[in-house]
Amino acid sequence: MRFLNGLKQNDDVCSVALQDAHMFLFHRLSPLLQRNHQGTFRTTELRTSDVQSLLENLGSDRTLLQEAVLIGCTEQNQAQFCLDIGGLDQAAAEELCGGTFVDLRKSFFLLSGAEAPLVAKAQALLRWHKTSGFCSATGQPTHRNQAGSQRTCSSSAIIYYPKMSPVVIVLVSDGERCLLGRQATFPRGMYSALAGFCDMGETLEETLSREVAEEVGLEVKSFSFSSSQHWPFPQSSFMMACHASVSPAHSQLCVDHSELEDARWFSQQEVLCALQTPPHRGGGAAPPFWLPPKHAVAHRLITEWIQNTRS
Ligand SMILES: NC(=O)C1=CN([C@@H]2O[C@H](COP(=O)(O)OP(=O)(O)OC[C@H]3O[C@@H](n4cnc5c(N)ncnc54)[C@H](OP(=O)(O)O)[C@@H]3O)[C@@H](O)[C@H]2O)C=CC1
Ligand SMILES: [Mg+2]
Repeated sequence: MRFLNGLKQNDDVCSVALQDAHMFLFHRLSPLLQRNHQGTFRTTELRTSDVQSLLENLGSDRTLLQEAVLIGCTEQNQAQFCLDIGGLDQAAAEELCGGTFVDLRKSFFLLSGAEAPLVAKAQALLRWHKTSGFCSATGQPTHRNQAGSQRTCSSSAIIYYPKMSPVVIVLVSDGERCLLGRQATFPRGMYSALAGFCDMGETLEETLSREVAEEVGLEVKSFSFSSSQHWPFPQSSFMMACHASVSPAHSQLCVDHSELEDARWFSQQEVLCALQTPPHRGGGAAPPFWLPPKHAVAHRLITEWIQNTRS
């Protein structure tokens, strides 16, 4: 942690680290993945020298490397950076690297372990740089530090940091059943926990109670915190995941159809069955009811609920 913080605070130290770093390449915000012999996907392991050769082969000069953004470090304190080469030829880059640039949403669910959150973090930072080139107070250009952890207005010296929107996601239960809903934009058949952005000035518990009341017309009696997650879609959100309970005597739903296409109570048996249904990846008929995949914190809430109600 201290090593990483040192790189963020000292441009010279960060420049040295960039000379021999692990690099994650993106093309227009899609990460470069490779399929291995078992048919599973991994990020493509590149070093700074590989990227330098790639840039030369693609007719770009090495200064593009200065746009790399620090995303972490390995256990051996080797810095990890990401770089978007969206201005260069995608097909030529794929051929030279032996990989494919895959849309983030698809990548997120193809990758396993620690790779999915790292790629999501990288894309979120690259996206933030892409959209933060000017100061919103003065209209003047902003300039990044070497690590890419902040941008400073060239005229007013206002410092900007990468931003996320806080979101509360909540799995409501009446003791026997859990409440799942779907927005019209969700893939067909997918139901998830209720979620909503925090309004300015709200506490976590105020957002939770308001969202449940607004979306399904229920009054939350109690809640407990479960876990949190950075969620890159469609923009960076900080998801705070909670369980909540409502009184079984007051579990009649009044769904706000401007927010949710549908919301329903589901039994343990229905949820268990859906947990065993693999996530639908498009193509063919979608199953009538399925749940968000493992990387989503909603999935964690649902599996925790099953464990808690069965124990
Ligand atoms: N990781 C997971 O397991 C899951 C993640 N999610 C994520 O949770 C997030 C929030 O859920 P959702 O139900 O859509 O939220 P809300 O119920 O708050 O509804 C979204 C609406 O809120 C308004 N809004 C207020 N503040 C913001 C903001 N900062 N950014 C964008 N819109 C804002 C917008 O309305 P208007 O444009 O009318 O102002 C938007 O259409 C989504 O990004 C979704 O991807 C959801 C479920 C599962
Ligand atoms: Mg919502």
